[in-house]
Amino acid sequence: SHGWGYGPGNGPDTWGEDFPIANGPRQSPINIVPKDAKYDSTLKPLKIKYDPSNAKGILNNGHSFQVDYVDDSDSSTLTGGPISGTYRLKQFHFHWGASDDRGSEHTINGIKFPCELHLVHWNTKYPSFGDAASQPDGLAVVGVFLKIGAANPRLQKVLDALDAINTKGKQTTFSNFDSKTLLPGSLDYWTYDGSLTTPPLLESVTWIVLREPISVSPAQRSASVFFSLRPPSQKHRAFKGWREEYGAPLPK
Ligand SMILES: COc1cccc(N2C=Cc3cc(S(N)(=O)=O)sc3S2(=O)=O)c1
Ligand SMILES: [Zn+2]
Repeated sequence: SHGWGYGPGNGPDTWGEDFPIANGPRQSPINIVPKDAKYDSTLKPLKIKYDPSNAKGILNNGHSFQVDYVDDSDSSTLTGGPISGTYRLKQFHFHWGASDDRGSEHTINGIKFPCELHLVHWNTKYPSFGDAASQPDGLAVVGVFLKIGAANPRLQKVLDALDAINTKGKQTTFSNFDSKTLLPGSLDYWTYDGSLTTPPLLESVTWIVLREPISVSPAQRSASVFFSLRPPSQKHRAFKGWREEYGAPLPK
């Protein structure tokens, strides 16, 4: 059967067929309405410590590109904020749209951003990421909105690596990258208990969505979209999901 994606035949409205949890009680993404958010004085500041040497590789998983981290020690961790205990950085990835007016998964007052960065962490009270991913307090994902503005030099290193992973399943080494440089100046956040935003949609995520966006230039945004629309090479069926996702015709 064709896999899930974002097209008319396999998009979010159809995911419930293969993943019934899609109709569960704590599904993400959600629309954030800042004026309805409740201030919680018991929440602590976020504490983020990332070791650039833990960056391992960059992978094209067919729905996004993700930078994977070595997570066999507590050298890249998230603590504080709404969570208790220590969560280790596993990977970060992006959600892009085909145009500047859409792409993010969470919205603020109904507004979509052109892109959203997700930094995925898992609770070290469980033996592994795979175990944590199925626990209600297993994962913590920091979401960062990207808005169109000045070029973001810290992002450029990630975008420059895309040419090397231009078909689904390709990966290449990606080392010595400080993902902390992708974060905005303020770590003010909204938080809620939710889920993975794509299949398997597991309801194991404590969402921590930063209020301050980071910037990306129009050229940088389209570089990533172009990456997603590149015609598949002969041997690979690439970007089926992406082509459908963006709905844009493939370049001639
Ligand atoms: C055993 O569970 C597993 C095993 C391997 C990968 C995954 N994942 C799938 C989707 C997914 C979606 C995420 S998002 N957009 O909410 O940040 S994070 C994430 S994942 O955890 O990498 C889950
Ligand atoms: Zn994501």
